[in-house]
Amino acid sequence: MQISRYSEPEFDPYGDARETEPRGGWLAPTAIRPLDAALTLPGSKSLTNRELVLAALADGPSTLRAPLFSRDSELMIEGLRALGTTIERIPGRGDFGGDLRVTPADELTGSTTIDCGLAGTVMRFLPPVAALALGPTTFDGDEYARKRPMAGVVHGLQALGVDLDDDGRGTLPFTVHGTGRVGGGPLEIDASASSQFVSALLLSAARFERGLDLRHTGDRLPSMPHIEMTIASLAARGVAVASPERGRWVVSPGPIAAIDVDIEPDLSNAAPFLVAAIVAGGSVTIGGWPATTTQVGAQLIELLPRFGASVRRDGDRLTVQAPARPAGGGRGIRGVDLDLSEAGELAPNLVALAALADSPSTITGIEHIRHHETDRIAALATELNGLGGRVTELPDGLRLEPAPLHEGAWRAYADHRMATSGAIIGLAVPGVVVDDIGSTSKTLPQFTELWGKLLA
Ligand SMILES: O=C(O)C1=C[C@@H](OP(=O)(O)O)[C@@H](O)[C@H](O)C1
Ligand SMILES: C=C(OP(=O)(O)O)C(=O)O
Repeated sequence: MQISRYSEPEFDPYGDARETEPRGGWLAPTAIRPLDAALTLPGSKSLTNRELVLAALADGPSTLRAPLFSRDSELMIEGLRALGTTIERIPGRGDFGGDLRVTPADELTGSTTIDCGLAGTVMRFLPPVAALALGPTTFDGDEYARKRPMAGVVHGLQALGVDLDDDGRGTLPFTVHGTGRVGGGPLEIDASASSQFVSALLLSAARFERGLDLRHTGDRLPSMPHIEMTIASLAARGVAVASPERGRWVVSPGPIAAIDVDIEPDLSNAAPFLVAAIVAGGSVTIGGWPATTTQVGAQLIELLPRFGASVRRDGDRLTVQAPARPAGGGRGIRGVDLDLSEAGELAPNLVALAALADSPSTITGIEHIRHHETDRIAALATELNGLGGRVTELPDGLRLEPAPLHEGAWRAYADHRMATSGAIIGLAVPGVVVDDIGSTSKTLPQFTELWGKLLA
């Protein structure tokens, strides 16, 4: 399977958006004047897909207000439906497709297959749910999804006594032979490849007979804010997660409350738009910015000033203003020395920004992003160097020296954040052609439309 499109407003991840992909790729528009744009963005992928899972496991119906409608959320919806959950799209106040009403099944049922696409949240969060369903559930996804690490979930469930048949590979495809119950109890996993292993087990843990006492055994744990987001989403539904020490989480068995939730806009998807202001000059405002949030995208408020930008909050509006252009030439973008271990999701867009800086940058702490939608460290180095960049791969990051970039092809590797990074470079460098801009439908099907508004 290799399908990376989601056609809005159709509710079908296999839509025919491929035909709308410009032949030969998408010519990234170059900014010809400073920006002055205000945008609002669709819902957060991470929040939408957590709330869908929790709503399906809850003790009554829940409404998700203004959720994300994209390939990743559609795959999650279809997966939960396959297990017996009723999910209806209903009118809502959001601008991006309405709300979702989720009614849990009386009893989750397997005897089905689930397509995970390339969605980490689907391939990691749903196997524990399938273990709670009666009957076998086979999981598979895009070709590259079979390369993404799954060991924490696969071996974790097996250690809990779940019959999971993975032919010993520990990756997709595999079958969970659900019996309708999971014993739970103490469990050790190594989550150094992905925080999603921890989130996956915590999301279902309250439904395990003995709950879960989960311990991470690896020497590092990436994307900690995403684990905090899981804990906060559970807390809002009455499930307490105790953390008696770093790298250990304890969940008691009990009900998951049905609640109605507002899904915040996706702050990680705000990154390319905010970065655009710094590259093109001028300012970009994102509306609906939450006052408090567990999203890692909130770190942009501290990260972007490191590059020389200024950031202003005015109620729920967040504005990024470009640095002044130096009289002697250059963009005024400062190189950075950043550890992005908490915010690996933001790395591709920030690396693109660093590639346009006037001084060198080192971005580290992101070995785990080699296991995202593609090996993002290798992909960024290859694509930037293909345009004349001076980028060196490090085991856990990238070193970038300033270099004039030239026109050329930019491969997205079916990775939405590689595609948006190509768009960022194209703002400054005429003639950058992104081969698969449709990959942005993974989390933001409206990307090209919003990018057009940004530059209008
Ligand atoms: O739980 C989540 O919603 C996510 C966790 C992170 O995964 P990793 O820990 O694998 O980086 C993040 O990068 C991903 O985009 C979304
Ligand atoms: C790593 C990402 O996605 P996934 O949820 O598929 O892991 C991402 O969106 O940057």
